[in-house]
Amino acid sequence: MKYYKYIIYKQIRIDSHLPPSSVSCFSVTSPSSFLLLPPLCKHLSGVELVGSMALSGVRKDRELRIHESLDELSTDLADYIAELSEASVKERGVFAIALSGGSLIGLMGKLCEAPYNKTVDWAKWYIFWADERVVAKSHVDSNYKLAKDRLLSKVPIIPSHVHSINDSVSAEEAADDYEFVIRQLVKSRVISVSDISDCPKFDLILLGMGPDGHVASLFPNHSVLEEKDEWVTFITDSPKPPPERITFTLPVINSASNVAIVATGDSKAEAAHMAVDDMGSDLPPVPAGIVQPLKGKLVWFLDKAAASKLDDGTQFSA
Ligand SMILES: O=C1O[C@H](COP(=O)(O)O)[C@@H](O)[C@H](O)[C@H]1O
Repeated sequence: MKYYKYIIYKQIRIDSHLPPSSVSCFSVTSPSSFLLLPPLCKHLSGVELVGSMALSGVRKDRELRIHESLDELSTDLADYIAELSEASVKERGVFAIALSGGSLIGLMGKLCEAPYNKTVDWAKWYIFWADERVVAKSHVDSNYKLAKDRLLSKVPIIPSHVHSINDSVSAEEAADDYEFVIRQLVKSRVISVSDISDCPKFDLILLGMGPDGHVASLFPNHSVLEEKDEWVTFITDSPKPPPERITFTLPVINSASNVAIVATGDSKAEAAHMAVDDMGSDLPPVPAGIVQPLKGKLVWFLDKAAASKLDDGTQFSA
């Protein structure tokens, strides 16, 4: 059975005694059931439906969140990360999060603002990178530098919890070193271990997506997609500069408890379509389309431009 879930963002007025950030979720088993929402809302005290919506949907085993504006997307992304952080700290005492580079970091900017800067338990965060360019940490291409300048320096994260790569060795050594660091932190349970693979189980891996559908530094038609033995591997021929990079492998990404792919803008629309929609067996999926956590949850954060080529894209639009 196909399963649809519609989440109503900001279109429900909540009585003032409830937190203003309250979001109500309704799950239905077909899009037509969505029509039942207005009468349903009449019977919910303090809730009034104030517009047409269907801004978000779950198809198959992933959730799509499509937003009208980058501002809305950023707020939803910050809420999502803050909620996962809270749940993980409650359950495990820590939050092991892996970042990517690129436009994702700017879209996470709301985390540095109220209320998140005060409410998130930053001291419990352990930061990793799903991919990194093998350049000096002070280099403009460094994913670490980007995150440090735009995010990490603005919130009270404990410096020893920030695990960036060794930038003074070759790409191959940097990948080996990074995997070693992760293995130590799996041993000490800062990072969980998957019960179905021998991989680490990050609480959250945040991925951007390039216009070619690459995620982390897993590029289309590259042999790096086949790597099954290593947790962290390297490439020296990235089609997008700089050429030398380290990256989590697909088994590690797919072992995470939660994975989010964040893509915005027209240039990502074709790749989003290829990754999200069923393209038939004759077309190789783009790397983003191979991201499918084995037991974890995958959420796509898209703006309308990036979602514009999805089959049934209108189904998810306001
Ligand atoms: O090179 C990279 O590109 C992707 C996508 O970046 P974006 O600016 O198009 O969002 C990024 O996710 C990855 O971490 C980075 O190394």
